[in-house]
Amino acid sequence: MFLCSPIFLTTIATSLILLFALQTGCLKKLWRTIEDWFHVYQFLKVPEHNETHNHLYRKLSLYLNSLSSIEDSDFTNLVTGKKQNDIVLCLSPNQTVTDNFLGATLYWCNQTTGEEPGRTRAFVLKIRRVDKRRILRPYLQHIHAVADEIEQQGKRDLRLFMNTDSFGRWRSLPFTHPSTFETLAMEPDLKNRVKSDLESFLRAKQYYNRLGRVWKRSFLLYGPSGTGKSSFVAAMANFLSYDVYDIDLSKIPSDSDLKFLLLQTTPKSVVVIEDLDRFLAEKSTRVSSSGILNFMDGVLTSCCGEERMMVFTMNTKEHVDPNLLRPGRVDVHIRFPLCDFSAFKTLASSYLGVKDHKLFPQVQEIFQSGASLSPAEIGELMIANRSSPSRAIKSVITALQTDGDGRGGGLIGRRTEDDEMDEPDAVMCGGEGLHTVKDIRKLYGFFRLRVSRKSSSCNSSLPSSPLR
Ligand SMILES: Nc1ncnc2c1ncn2[C@@H]1O[C@H](COP(=O)(O)OP(=O)(O)OP(=O)(O)O)[C@@H](O)[C@H]1O
Ligand SMILES: [Mg+2]
Repeated sequence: MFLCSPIFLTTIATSLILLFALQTGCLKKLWRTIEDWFHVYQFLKVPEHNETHNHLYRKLSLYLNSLSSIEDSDFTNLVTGKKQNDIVLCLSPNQTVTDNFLGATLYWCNQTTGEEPGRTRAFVLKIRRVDKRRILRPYLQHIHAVADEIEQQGKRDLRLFMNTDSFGRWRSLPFTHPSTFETLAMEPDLKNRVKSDLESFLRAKQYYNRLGRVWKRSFLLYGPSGTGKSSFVAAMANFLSYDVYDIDLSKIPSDSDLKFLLLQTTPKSVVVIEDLDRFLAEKSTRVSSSGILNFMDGVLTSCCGEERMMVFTMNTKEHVDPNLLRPGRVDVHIRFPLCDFSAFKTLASSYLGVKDHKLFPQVQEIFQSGASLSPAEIGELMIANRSSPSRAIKSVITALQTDGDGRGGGLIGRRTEDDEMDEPDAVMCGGEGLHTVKDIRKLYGFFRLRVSRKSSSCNSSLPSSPLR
């Protein structure tokens, strides 16, 4: 009789559930669910986007991925870090981690819903109501402090953001471009001036605020193809430890979409528009000139935090309205010339390990006659012949004699009045089996042709960025 009583059956059922929960390691989960029923907890959501990008989300991401409890999780993501051999832990979608603060236990869920491109992300904090009243404010301050510390120590993994579709959303991937000011062949004095300019920018928050100016700095990089403009952007991002936002204007349907994209960029970032001259000349995007001007003036960025670098690259600024590039709109102009002898020596030193060579006087003479090639072209020849420095230098000589005549005559050593900085030097490039500059030009031309074909097929005037 007793065996059939409801009390006995309930007891058995409860015991079985508990046993099952114990066996499957779900007891804690079950307990939490019971607590939830009784509203012991409160849930606080931190969405990735509100109207604009939510900076607290970014900080939380840094903070949560640094928690030691991630290491003890049953399941989490392993991803490459800032350096290529770095492996870091990263929360999986919908994974929950625990944190402890002032005696309270807090649960963070990395909530992910929907599919790309409409996927939404948020961190959801589950906290006991009693703890919330006691610790929430100091806990949030603690998160800010830890995230800032991680950023300052350069532990933050940089990201490259791209607007790859016309949905007005950024897609990102780890930014691991190896270019640094050390690997970039530039005139040493210019390099030092750029570095100190960037360092003083980093310290100038109060100064800009006092002046009532947006804390941003704009650079124009101009010069022929393969002279290191994109590599410079990457070096700048690595130096500042900033993310990179690479804007493809051809993918932006209107001025308001450009605004929206800009509002989503975060502080501590380099915002880049490549080949602006081509875009302005061809007028093949739906963004208007005033949309670009607003962007350059930083009007848009002033409402969502600061600390941004704006970089524009061009092959030439000759046909660009000077008003667009006036001081204040673009702070620093840097010209990237074709190779001269000094840049050649820098490249020979880094690519071939050669500081001096009996063929150097001959090379110098050819450069003095006005011949030149881009640093990318010369670097490529050196890489292809790196097993024999003599052969490499001879191939450069031949290339300068046959392909470089007069190419650099008009550029090298010439400074325009509005240059605020000297011009940088030389470059390099990767690849095997290319022995003449014609081969390289063919390859480079082919690449650019493919890119422009691809672009024109989707109404684009911009090539893809080598940063990618
Ligand atoms: N000054 C330089 N120092 C070192 N490497 C360089 C330099 N300039 C170019 N290179 C090498 O040549 C290749 C092309 O350079 P990069 O893409 O930076 O040129 P670019 O000026 O941006 O060309 P484009 O105008 O076609 O976009 C890169 O792989 C880079 O490594
Ligand atoms: Mg480039």
